[in-house]
Amino acid sequence: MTTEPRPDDVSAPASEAAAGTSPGAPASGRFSRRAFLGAGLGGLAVGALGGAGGTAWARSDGSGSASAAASESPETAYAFYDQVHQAGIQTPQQHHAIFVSYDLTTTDASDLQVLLARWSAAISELQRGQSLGAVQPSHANAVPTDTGEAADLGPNGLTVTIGLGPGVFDHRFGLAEHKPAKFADLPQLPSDQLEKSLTGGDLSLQACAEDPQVAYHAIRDLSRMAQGTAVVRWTVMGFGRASAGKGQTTPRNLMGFKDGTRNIKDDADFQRFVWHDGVDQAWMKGGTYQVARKIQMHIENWDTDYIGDQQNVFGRSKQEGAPLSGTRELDVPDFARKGADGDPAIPATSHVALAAHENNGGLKILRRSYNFTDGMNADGQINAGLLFIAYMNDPAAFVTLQTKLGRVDRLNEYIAHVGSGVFAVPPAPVSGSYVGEALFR
Ligand SMILES: C=CC1=C(C)c2cc3[nH]c(cc4nc(cc5[nH]c(cc1n2)c(C)c5CCC(=O)O)C(CCC(=O)O)=C4C)c(C)c3C=C
Ligand SMILES: [Fe+2]
Repeated sequence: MTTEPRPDDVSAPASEAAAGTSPGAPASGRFSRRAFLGAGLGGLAVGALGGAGGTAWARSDGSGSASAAASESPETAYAFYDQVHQAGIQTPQQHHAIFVSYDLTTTDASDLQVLLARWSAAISELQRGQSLGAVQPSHANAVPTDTGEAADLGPNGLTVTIGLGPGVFDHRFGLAEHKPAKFADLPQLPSDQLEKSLTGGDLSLQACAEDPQVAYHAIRDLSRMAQGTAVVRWTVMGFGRASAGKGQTTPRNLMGFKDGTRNIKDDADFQRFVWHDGVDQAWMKGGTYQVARKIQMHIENWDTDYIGDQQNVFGRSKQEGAPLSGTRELDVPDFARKGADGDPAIPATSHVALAAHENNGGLKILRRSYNFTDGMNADGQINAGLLFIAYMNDPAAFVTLQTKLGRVDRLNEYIAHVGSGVFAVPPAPVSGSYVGEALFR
């Protein structure tokens, strides 16, 4: 059986995609998304949301095979239901992102089900470029259900990816038997300078889009839906993708280096390192784990470092992005090659020497990171860095790499990991279901 993402059905009318197929009664443990989206919008008729005359669907298959230009069109839309994997992982990386971690304020499993069902229904609409109900209600005294700021913008390749934190499987919801054996809060790792207010969370939303206002609108309206069930714990607004996917040019991080050159790009690597096989927990088949880290950069210090040292920190040249053992960006690093001084051309404590799969028993992770800035801090220093987001089928992959990097990476002089979260990302739901529905059966 293939676990490839299936292409969006470009011929499916929007109204069909919007229609729920299962009964709305919670008795069977299944909730129809029609019922929950309707409930979430104050009983508004859902038919009004999914008119066939809505945004045209651009062809985009989420596999990374769409050309960069095609995936950056404002009309690009990614399907939510009936895909193998949630969008926003293998999807060609968009230019903007907002990452949010939430704490659940309920201890009732059915509240969690309702939230996941309402989020699923809403995300399906948002990814199609639809508003979540009326932007301008017909009654003057009615409160608009959609906040409206993305009404004319188109889908812009929006993807919203839902993750479940380890807390979902604690005593509160009776889901402990569904907890994957490999899933737990990340341990304290070397060099961690984590702030409690930027760490952990029961749920995560990663919204990515080509237009930042589209991503912002999605998070704003999905957070409104969570009122009474979950509250925001920490959030990072990312800009300027700092990783590359298949067919994408390599962007630069805020240290000015090309980032993402040797990222996972091929389907075979996605199968081997990213997608969960469901052997341990069947509900995770086609899912993955998400690790999010807010990494502060000491930019003023970095900006005074001389170029030879900057290049030795990463083990790559700044302009071309070539490994220091070669001349071109795509040259395969030769970690055995010696420089004129007899030392390794790529220093052993450089970032790439420590992180490369050749030096980690073949281990790879998918990086899907963004730059971020929070302006200046109280001392007038630049408050910026990397919203590091990675996907893998075993969180131990991140722990292994970061244990090594945290100990001796030359980059540590210029960065601090201040935020952290790990989340299980279920596969995409089928029509009439919702993300994580299999957990509650
Ligand atoms: C634990 C995993 C990693 C963290 C945390 C991390 C932080 C981090 N990385 C950069 C910049 C670059 N990283 C590059 C390569 C690279 N990084 C990781 C892992 C983590 N990075 C891996 C697995 C790799 C690939 C190594 C290889 O196979 O060669 C690069 C080089 C270009 C590239 O291949 O992407 C840069 C540049 C920053 C700035 C940062 C924290 C702020
Ligand atoms: Fe890195």
